[in-house]
Formats: sequence, C-alpha cells, structure tokens
Amino acid sequence: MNNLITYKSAKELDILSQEKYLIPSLSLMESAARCFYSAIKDKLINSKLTIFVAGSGNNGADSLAVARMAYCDGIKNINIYFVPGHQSKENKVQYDICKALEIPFTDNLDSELIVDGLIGVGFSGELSQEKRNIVDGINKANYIISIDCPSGLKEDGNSYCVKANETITFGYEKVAFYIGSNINYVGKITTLNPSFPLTSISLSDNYRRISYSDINLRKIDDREYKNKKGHVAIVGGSKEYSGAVRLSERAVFKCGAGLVTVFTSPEIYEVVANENLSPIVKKFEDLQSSNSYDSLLIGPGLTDLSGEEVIKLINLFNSKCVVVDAGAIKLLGENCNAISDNSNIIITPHLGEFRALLATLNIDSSNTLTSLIAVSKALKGATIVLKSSITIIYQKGMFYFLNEPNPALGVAGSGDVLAGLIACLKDPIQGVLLHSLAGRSAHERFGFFTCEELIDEVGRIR
Ligand SMILES: NC(=O)C1=CN([C@@H]2O[C@H](COP(=O)(O)OP(=O)(O)OC[C@H]3O[C@@H](n4cnc5c(N)ncnc54)[C@H](O)[C@@H]3O)[C@@H](O)[C@H]2O)[C@@H](O)CC1
Ligand SMILES: Nc1ncnc2c1ncn2[C@@H]1O[C@H](COP(=O)(O)OP(=O)(O)O)[C@@H](O)[C@H]1O
Repeated sequence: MNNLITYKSAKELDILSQEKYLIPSLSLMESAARCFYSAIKDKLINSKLTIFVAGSGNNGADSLAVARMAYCDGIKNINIYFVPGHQSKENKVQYDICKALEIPFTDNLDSELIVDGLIGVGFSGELSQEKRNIVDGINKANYIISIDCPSGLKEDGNSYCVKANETITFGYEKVAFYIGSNINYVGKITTLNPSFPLTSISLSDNYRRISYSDINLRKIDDREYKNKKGHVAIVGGSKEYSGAVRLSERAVFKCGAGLVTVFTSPEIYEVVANENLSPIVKKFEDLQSSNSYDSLLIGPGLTDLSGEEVIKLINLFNSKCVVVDAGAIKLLGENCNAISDNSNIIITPHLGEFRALLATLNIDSSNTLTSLIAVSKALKGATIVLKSSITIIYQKGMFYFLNEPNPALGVAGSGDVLAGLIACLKDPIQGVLLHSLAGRSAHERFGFFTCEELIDEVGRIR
C-alpha cells in the first residue's frame, strides 16, 4: 500500500520539514528541483525548445529552479513563461537568479515540450479566466510534464486543468489524482522525495493506494472440509435478471467457499435450481435465520423484494458480514433508519447507483470523498466500494484506491462476480483486488471475456 496525501497535507509536510526538522525551504526546493531535473534531463536535451511555465508561488519557483539547473548545465534551448502575481519569497529568489543568468523569458507558449509549474498544491477555488487561457495554451504542446500536479487539478474532480503526459510529484502521490476523471489529466506518475522526512509523519493516515502486492488471501488448509470453508447465503434474482445470482454463486464457489445457498424469486426458482448443480436453492421466504451462514450477499438481479423486506434480511445478519449490491442498494436509501446499529454492511454501488443513493439520502454530490463519508454515516457505518475504472473503498474512516484500468472488466455480470468475492472473503479490499487481478489475467488469456471466463480465472488464482 502506498500513502496518498491531500494538498493540505502536502503543505503541512512542507511546513513540518521546515519547522520541526529545520530543513530550510530553499534547501527543500533545491533538492526537489535537482531530482526533477535529473528525471527530465534527457527530454530537455532532445527537445528543440522547452518552455518552463512558472506561476508566482512555490510551484512556479520549482519551475524556475529547474530551468536554471538546465541552463547552467548547458541546455540553452529553453524559455521561461512567467505569470506574475503575488510572489512567494522563494519565487522571488529563483526569479532573480534566472534574470541574473539572462535566461530568456517569453510571452509565447508555442513549444513541443512544456514544463508546467503554473500552480501546484497551493491551488484552491476555481481558476481565473486568465489562468484558464494559459492552461489552454499549455495544453497545445506535444508533451507536458507537470511539477507536483497538473496545474488546476481540483481535489473534487471537476477540473479545468493542464492535461499532462507526465506528472512528477513530490513526497507522496496526491489523492486528487484518483478523484473523478482527474486521472486522465495526470499522465504517467513518478514520485520523488526531495528529502521530506516521510516516515516521521502521520499526515497521510487516511488515504492509501492499493495494488496486487497487497493481496493476502486466507490460506485454505489441505484438510479443510466444506463446512469449514464458509457458507454464503445469496438473495437475489428475478424473471428479468435470472443470471446475476448464478454468476455470484459460481464466483463464491471459485473463491473457495464450501457451501452456497441461493434464495431466489419463486418465478425463477425452477431455472436456478435445475441449472445449477452445486448450490442449495430456496425461495426468498425460506430465509428465516442467519445461523447456518457466514455471510449474506443481497441484491444481484433483485427486483421483487420491498425495502422493508431487504432491511429485515440485512438485520437478520446484523453481526455478520452483509454485502449489499445492485437491486438492494437502491432500497437502502429510503429505509436507512431501519438498519440496525451493529450492522456490518458493505455496499458495492457503481457510479450511477451511488448518484441515485446520494439523491435519495439528500447528500451533496459535489465532492466524492465527503459524499462517501456522509453515505457511510447514513447507513450506520457501512463500508462503501465505489466501482469504476478506479475503485474507491471507504472503510472505517480510511480511503483505499485501486487504479487498474481494464475495459474487459466492464462486462455484464462483472459486478455480480465482485459482490460474490467480497461476500466469500468477507473483506472488500481483498475482494476488489482478486476481482481486478482475475480480470487482468482473463484479459491476457482471452482478450475480452465473459463473466464465466472471469470466474474460472478467479478459481485459478485463488
Ligand atoms: N510542500 C511541498 O511538497 C514542497 C513544495 N514545493 C512546491 O511548492 C508548491 C506549493 O507551493 P505554494 O504553496 O506556494 O503554492 P502554489 O505555487 O502551488 O500555488 C500558489 C499560487 O497559485 C495561485 N493560485 C492558487 N489558487 C488559484 C486560483 N484558484 N486561481 C488562480 N491562481 C491561483 C496563487 O495565487 C499563487 O500564486 C508545490 O506544489 C511544489 O511544486 C517544492 O518546492 C518542494 C516542497
Ligand atoms: N474500465 C474498467 N477498468 C477497471 N475496472 C472496470 C472497468 N469497467 C468496469 N470495471 C469494474 O467492473 C465491475 C462492473 O460492475 P457493475 O457495473 O456492477 O457491473 P454489472 O452490473 O454488469 O454486474 C466493477 O468492479 C468495476 O470496477
């Protein structure tokens, strides 16, 4: 897992480095610029003309410092595009050095390569029209390398910003990279540490980027019998969506459970019971107690139960793991007050389901992270798995981000598989990672795949 930080924490890290660890600001900046310069030197050498865009804050100061290093290193085909404003102390120092060295300044942004130091983590509010025009000018370049973050990248995701090919960021990756569609503006990410005392801080406790190296599945013992490998109850299915519960059920088995009982609509009972040989199949009304089960998955293909009936079943499992997916998610909003306090719900909405839930709960949707916190609170502390090409898991005050784009996973039933994996593992992070890894592996094996093939891949990996 890698820490991610907010802009506020990035600034606190800067202050902490200076005030607690006595590293002078200009020394941090020199070190940041040196690392940055080494990382881009080859591109500067090979570019006919590079323009360093510099705003008036410390992000601009970094850009000026890198330009100066390049210039002093003999790279003369560079220009500085300076955007005046309220100048930081460090910016004035770097600006004066560049002027003294007679590095050429320009008011023209035409260039194949641009180093973007207009605004970094000091950005707040909205960009002025003047800065939007500069952003538009920067975005015409063939290749853009942003310092710390693309200028104008907002933490709530609705950004008017530089579209970088690369972002070289200091200390930690920024949470903003993974919000909304921001990732499309960040390009390739490199993290450099200019000499921040990273291990001694606890600023970034709430945000993590997870990756396949975090997979840590419970080992199934050679002598485990079926009743020890877990028994998952699945509630779902309707005449319209008869496949969803079956996909979830197969995913649960392939994930290592020993027993699955499917509770489904009387309308499709025969189909589910006759076509699936492994699970026990019953009707909705037969689920009266949670005693025999380790976890509940409710919602795949579900259309025939009322909100009250869904909450009643969720509360029946109140001390156990409950995964609420698809058809059951939309029923939660209107009935959230009836969810018992000691419930242990994991909800798995895609973006559309999440937006609908926000509307029902009357929660402001403008900031993804704060809306996740508000939904969790409204649903008695529920864990939320917000699915998209970047999946965000909000659990007990922590945010986990998985950025493994794979268009092959966007296929009918993929969410039913994921919900099954989470219910079987009783762990949203491990479920999301296993689903994604199986998706990657299935993509390599089959190209675009069906969910049956995805499920087989789960079994191979598990
Ligand atoms: N904290 C750190 O991690 C370190 C920071 N450094 C650099 O310093 C940057 C942070 O510097 P600052 O705190 O001076 O901030 P920035 O330089 O990122 O931003 C401040 C500037 O942006 C302008 N600005 C902010 N919001 C705006 C808006 N809505 N519309 C138009 N203009 C706006 C301000 O007027 C000001 O000129 C980092 O991104 C990084 O590049 C490095 O020098 C190394 C250490
Ligand atoms: N481009 C993509 N990159 C990575 N993961 C994706 C992509 N598209 C979809 N997914 C994943 O596939 C799953 C789709 O779930 P969902 O929308 O509920 O599908 P369904 O309703 O068909 O079961 C989610 O886990 C989502 O994160």
